[in-house]
Amino acid sequence: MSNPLKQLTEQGQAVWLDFVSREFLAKGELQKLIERDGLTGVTSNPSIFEKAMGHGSDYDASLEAFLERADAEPVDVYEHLAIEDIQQAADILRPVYDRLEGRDGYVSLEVSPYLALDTRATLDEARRLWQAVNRPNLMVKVPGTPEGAVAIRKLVEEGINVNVTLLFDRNAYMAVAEAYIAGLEARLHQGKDISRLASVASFFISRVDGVLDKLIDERKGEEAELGELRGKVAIANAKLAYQDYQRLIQSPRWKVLEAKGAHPQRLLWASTGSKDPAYPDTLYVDQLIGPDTVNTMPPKTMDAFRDHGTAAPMLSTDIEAAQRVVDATARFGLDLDGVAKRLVKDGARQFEDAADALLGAVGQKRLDFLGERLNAADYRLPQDLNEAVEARLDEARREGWSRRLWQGDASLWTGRDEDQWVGWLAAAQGRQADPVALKALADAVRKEGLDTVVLLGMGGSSLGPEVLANTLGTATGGLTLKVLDSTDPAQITALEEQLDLRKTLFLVSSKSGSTLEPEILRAYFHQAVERTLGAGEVQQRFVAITDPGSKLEASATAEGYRAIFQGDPHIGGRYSVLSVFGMVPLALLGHSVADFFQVTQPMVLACGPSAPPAINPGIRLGVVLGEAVRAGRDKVTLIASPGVASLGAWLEQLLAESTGKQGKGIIPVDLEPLGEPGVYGRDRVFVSLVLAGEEDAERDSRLQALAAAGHPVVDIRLARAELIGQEFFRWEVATEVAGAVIGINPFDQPDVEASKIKTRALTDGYERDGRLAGDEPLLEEGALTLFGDADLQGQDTARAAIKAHLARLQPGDYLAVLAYLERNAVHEEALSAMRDSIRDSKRVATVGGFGPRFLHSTGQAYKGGPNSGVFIQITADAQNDLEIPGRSLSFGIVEAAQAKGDLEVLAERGRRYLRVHIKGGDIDAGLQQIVELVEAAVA
Ligand SMILES: O=P(O)(O)OC[C@H]1O[C@](O)(CO)[C@@H](O)[C@@H]1O
Repeated sequence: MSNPLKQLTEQGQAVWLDFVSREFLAKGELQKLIERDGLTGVTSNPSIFEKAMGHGSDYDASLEAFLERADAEPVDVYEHLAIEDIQQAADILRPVYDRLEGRDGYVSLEVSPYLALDTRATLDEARRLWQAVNRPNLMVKVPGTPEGAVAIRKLVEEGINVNVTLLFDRNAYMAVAEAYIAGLEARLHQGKDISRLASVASFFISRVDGVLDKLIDERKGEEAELGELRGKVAIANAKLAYQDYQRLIQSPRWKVLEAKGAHPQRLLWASTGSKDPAYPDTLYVDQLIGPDTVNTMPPKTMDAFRDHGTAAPMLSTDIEAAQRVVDATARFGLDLDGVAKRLVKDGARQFEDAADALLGAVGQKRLDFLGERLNAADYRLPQDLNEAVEARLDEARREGWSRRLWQGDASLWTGRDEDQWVGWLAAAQGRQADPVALKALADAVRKEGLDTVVLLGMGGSSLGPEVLANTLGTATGGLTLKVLDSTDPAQITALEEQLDLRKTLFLVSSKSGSTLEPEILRAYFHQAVERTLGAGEVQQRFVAITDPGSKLEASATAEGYRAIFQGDPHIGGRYSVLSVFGMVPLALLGHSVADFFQVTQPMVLACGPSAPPAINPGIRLGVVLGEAVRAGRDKVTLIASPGVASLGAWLEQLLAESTGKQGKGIIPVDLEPLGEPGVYGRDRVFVSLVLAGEEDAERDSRLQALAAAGHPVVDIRLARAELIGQEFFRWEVATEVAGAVIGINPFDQPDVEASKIKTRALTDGYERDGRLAGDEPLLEEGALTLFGDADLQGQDTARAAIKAHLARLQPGDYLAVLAYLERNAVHEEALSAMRDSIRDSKRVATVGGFGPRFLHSTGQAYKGGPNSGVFIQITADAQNDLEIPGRSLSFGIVEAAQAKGDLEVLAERGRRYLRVHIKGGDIDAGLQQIVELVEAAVA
């Protein structure tokens, strides 16, 4: 006598296996089931693949072979492996399919569970999988949600076999049965063959009892009546669905299709392993046996049924009893419809969870495989922060942050216009800058003998290029890049003196094309070039990078600039480095833009939409930064090895301008020497950036001491300088995510504009009146004049005023020294000296910046972020001022107006400030005096 499984086939029920794995296929187990048990189909789902791929090493060789050919993000790796399995299973089942002429012999592969509520995306994905698997005996599995039903109709019309999954109630079943029939009718209408199409409607069984039994058990006092229903409802429900099916295939509508060779959409019993140990292990097989159905069983249930199942045709028996059971559920207030709805949701959730776990496991294997091709990041976090981070990462996983970030889903942030600002994601894939055009420009200027490029631009338009120049240097045959982002006359002169204008190219770089500094600097250098080379040569020496339609684009076009590169208006300035704003300079430095993108991609893919947050380097970092802010640790302190040190200035802008608003945000701390734990408050996160070969035992032991003292420490390591692009991308993602955690819009800079408006009013006033409106000083002392907020009024010596100012620093505050001076080594040294003495004595974070450079960077956070800044602004009388061609203004006046405008906004925002102005021209001496006063004040 044949075994019970084979007897099912004899009863007209197909036996399918709800399982697949590489090892199982390789060992010939599927073939064995076909031969021994008459098996005619296989189903898979994300949970099944998670069990197969998420553990052990069976897939490693294939995964590595795939990644050797081309790197890919987790979902593509998973899909490749799954498709290999599905194809193999389909090929094993092919003889069955041929023998049964398409009535059976199918293998199911499910569309991404994240799409269950998106018809369009489900359709695209199903079509893609159908083509990729490329086997006639594939069934694409689509959830039977209302959105899925629309897709199912269309897929059937297109000739794609569909396994409808996640059906728990008869209404949903009838909706998808209708979709199948309508799809066939549409196909027939187009004169296409419908005899080779198949579909199954997967009705989930045991899960219904799982929920109802629990509800029943909770109803105290009604055990007697309700107990009768335990373990009965799922089967009764299925039996009634089968009656629906019978009616359907008897209908005249179906008969028309049948006459044209259509196969009915069989009911498939899924979830047939019994979960309650009190029930027989074959319960959900025994009771559901009937012709033209399928039972897909997990291996355990299959083994059990083979061993002791009873193959009697039970499906059409006791229909009245089944109806009574279902009626009773209604009578007792057990809401079957509600349960079904909940189960659809839970089922989709379970598949999403499984897919997350699967993608996490596959993604982790990819990371391991990449080794040093991907920059590493390790985290040493105090326990409370670590717990908050892990909880947030799980929330981010459940809420699909990785996907939503790439979709530019504004609801991840404040729900305003954030969706308009995610062009940087495409740029990071090399889709914004054209490497060929950039190389052509670089080759041409080199041929002409130019050896230097001067970039005129602010903030995001200059900080990225500066990092590229400092980190990668000039390649053989490339140009030297110099950045000018200042209005300080001494700084402009110092640069000009280094230039041989006969060999210099100017890059005017401004997204908006209306930023004051590049505008007046280009006027200045137009004139300078014209003086040296003659009017006819100027245009050939100027290239513009700007967004389409900008004022700069118009004038560069009118003036006949050598080239104009257009940016993407959907990218904000600080996110623009991987677009033309960074890539034109990179090409001029003599580097291959194509190669740069190639080595950057591992990080882009690692942070891709399918990389779950826990293994997504950008999201993890962002969650750490965001949670740290929430825990009061808002000072992100950057400790970089020399080869990557210039990244700090770029990061300052990214972090501060993106997050510092609405009284919240991150205050980046760059260029502070690493101290002992005792000099830090509890407001820090330390980020160490180390380029391989620049390891430093002293730094490591200090960081170790900080970690041991409970400070969060992030260790980022680059194997090569060329991998700097990966950090651009990692930090861009991290900043967005930190913004989501903090609850701000990371794309705007509302408070920068305030300073600009004040400055404009001041320069307009100057052009009108010939002078800048003055302020009442606090006091004058030698070469120094001091100005301050109301609380400092009455201080009568410089020393007392500085002391009183610094005495206001409280734990959690930060001290900012903002100098509107030439940015040179001596001045940098002076700022550092002030910062060091204040940090060490007051145990507060310190930051420094040169104006107007910082205005387009950290300035946003100083004005709009938390009111924890204590500001020292340093200004000086301009020496050897420079006229701005075409304006009745000088650079010195602009710089003074910028300083004044900024101070006015700080005052308006209730910030604590002190301005020290150096008169008379000996800036170095004046600065030294301020350093000494500060040191004395904190001694
Ligand atoms: O490229 P643009 O439009 O000249 O802007 C320069 C910089 O100025 C800012 O807008 C701030 O003023 C930054 O966000 C930006 O990177």
